[in-house]
Amino acid sequence: MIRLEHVSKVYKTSPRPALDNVSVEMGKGEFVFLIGPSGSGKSTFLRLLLREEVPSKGRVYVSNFDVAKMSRRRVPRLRQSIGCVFQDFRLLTNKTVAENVAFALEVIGKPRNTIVKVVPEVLQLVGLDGKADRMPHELSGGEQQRVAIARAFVNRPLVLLADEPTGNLDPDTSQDIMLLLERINRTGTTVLMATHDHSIVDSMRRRVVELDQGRIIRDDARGVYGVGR
Ligand SMILES: Nc1ncnc2c1ncn2[C@@H]1O[C@H](COP(=O)(O)OP(=O)(O)OP(=O)(O)O)[C@@H](O)[C@H]1O
Repeated sequence: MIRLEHVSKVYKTSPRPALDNVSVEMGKGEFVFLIGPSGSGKSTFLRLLLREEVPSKGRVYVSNFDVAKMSRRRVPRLRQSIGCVFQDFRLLTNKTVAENVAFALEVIGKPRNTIVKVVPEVLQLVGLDGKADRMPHELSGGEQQRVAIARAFVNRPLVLLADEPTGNLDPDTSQDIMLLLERINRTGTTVLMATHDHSIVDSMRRRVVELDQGRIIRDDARGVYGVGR
């Protein structure tokens, strides 16, 4: 589902490569934690998958997209097959919960009758039925992240990328969000989550890919965050 072959990324303004000859493969339906210290290349890895950056060397594949080589015209299609969740939720503050989720479908031209059917379904899936008409500022952080996950998932993406999704949440709320990401993963969606959250990585015992200075230094099938990190 995700494959990097000998990928290096050198930013113009930075002498050291952000990614240095990275090769890795993540299969359909896998749940993978991407860990590593600040500056190790996690965000660069995610940005390459979305074609927000192109590699300096190597190839990037997501599903059947040859991401680095594809024409600009096809990039929206790639991005439609990838859901994204961020630390800071990134909701539209002037839209209700339901409107935030619906908007993700409107921009890709889904018909109204589909939207009115699937938005309540996905809000129920994330445990927000009854809150459809709330504004984001009327929700807790955990609830706002649920809206963001609903929005990322409503189009049933093949891949869900989560960049530090529990970074602004307390431990109990973080656990709830992880249960939700697990549930989404069980539908067959590949989940790739960049995180610094030791306790979550240690409690989930999923695949752990660790970056350090742009290189993969560990890839464990049922890993932990690691001693002393
Ligand atoms: N747009 C950019 N221009 C120049 N250098 C960049 C750019 N983005 C990242 N870098 C550099 O590339 C390296 C990897 O950064 P990246 O953001 O991928 O790390 P990260 O692991 O996501 O860090 P964090 O955990 O702090 O988010 C760092 O040395 C960083 O300074």
